[in-house]
Amino acid sequence: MPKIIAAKVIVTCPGRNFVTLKIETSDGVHGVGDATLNGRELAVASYLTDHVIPCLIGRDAHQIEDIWQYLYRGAYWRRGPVTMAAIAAVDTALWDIKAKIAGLPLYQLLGGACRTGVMVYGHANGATVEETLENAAIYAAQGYKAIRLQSGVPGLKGVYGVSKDRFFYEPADGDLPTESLWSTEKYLRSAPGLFEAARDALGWDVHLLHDVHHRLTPIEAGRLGKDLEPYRPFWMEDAVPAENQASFRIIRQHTTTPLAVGEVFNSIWDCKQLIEEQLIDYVRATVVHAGGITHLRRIASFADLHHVRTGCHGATDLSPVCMAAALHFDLSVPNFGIQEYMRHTEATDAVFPHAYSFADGMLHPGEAIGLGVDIDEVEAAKHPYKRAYLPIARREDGSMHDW
Ligand SMILES: O=C(O)C(=O)C[C@H](O)[C@H](O)CO
Ligand SMILES: [Mg+2]
Repeated sequence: MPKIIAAKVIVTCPGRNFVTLKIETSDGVHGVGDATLNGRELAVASYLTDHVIPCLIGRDAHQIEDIWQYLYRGAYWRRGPVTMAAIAAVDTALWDIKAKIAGLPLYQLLGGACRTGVMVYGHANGATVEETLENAAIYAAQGYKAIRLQSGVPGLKGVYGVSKDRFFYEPADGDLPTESLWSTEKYLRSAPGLFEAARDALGWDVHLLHDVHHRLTPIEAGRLGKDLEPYRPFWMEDAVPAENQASFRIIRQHTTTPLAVGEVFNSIWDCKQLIEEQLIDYVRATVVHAGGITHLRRIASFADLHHVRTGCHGATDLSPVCMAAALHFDLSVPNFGIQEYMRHTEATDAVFPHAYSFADGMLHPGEAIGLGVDIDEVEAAKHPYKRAYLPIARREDGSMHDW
């Protein structure tokens, strides 16, 4: 059996922080897993180094399910983003090792390809509607079949989703959290106009998506969903904070705009009611934050029974290791919907050489064995950790809001 003989955590910051677990086996094979939790990176690094790695040494690397259960049940303290990102990193690295030993790209071990490629959506954003649509036209010209639209809100500075750079989005921009201003009224007045202008400019052959980023109440979300209906969005994402799953019933009662939710979910228990009651259309849980490939497959199988499709989170704070894992999952899962894709910078790609590639609006994980991604430790060492926080948002009267 391939025994786990060593494991280490590598923290690197090629423009943004990434946490990577590397596991080595007695067969001379190694695997990698992403453990990045934006703004709280070192908590996961410590969880792995101080609490998980000592328990891994000597175990059979092939026993992926047993090791998952051992780390989940064995901790006694269940769930939460830190625990589940750590478990995800172990799980992903073990799948990488298993596939390398089998001599196959990972998707073959997950049942083989269900489709020729993975449809992705890119991010078009801008301070104004015009700027957003100019950027959207560039994505359309590059062959993207789906584009997320986020635009500045007149009267508000620095809203979520509007980047300083045209194509690279990095919200964790401060040594301490930066503060932005929020007004639901101003946002609800401006968002439908973006979609109306987008259909005029881009036509109807491209999917359009939008991320509300947890900033509305259910009834406000119902109103926005209704206002967007004439423009047929592919989805409205994270319309409200989803801790209270039953609140999605209110949104559903008011709109047929498809609903996506779940980038902050860690486990199947975060979306059980949402899926069972068919309150959503897409579940956005992803490999790194939801316990790895093993647990994400469980969520997807459950979702499939209830006509819910996948739409994995794929922002740049998820490393290329997570992106590769997501693509193997996406290619093999029957109820795949769409995959988010924000390109990483050249510096990040140099740290994480990878086999996945983009063509005609689709990504493909490639045919390299395992995940088809690795970490170049020499490159990684050139970029030491730099503390960075996600922003926070306050309403016009100074009270805290969701960012
Ligand atoms: O990509 C998205 O849909 C996001 O909402 C991005 C998140 O804000 C980001 O991953 C937070 O770290
Ligand atoms: Mg989102």
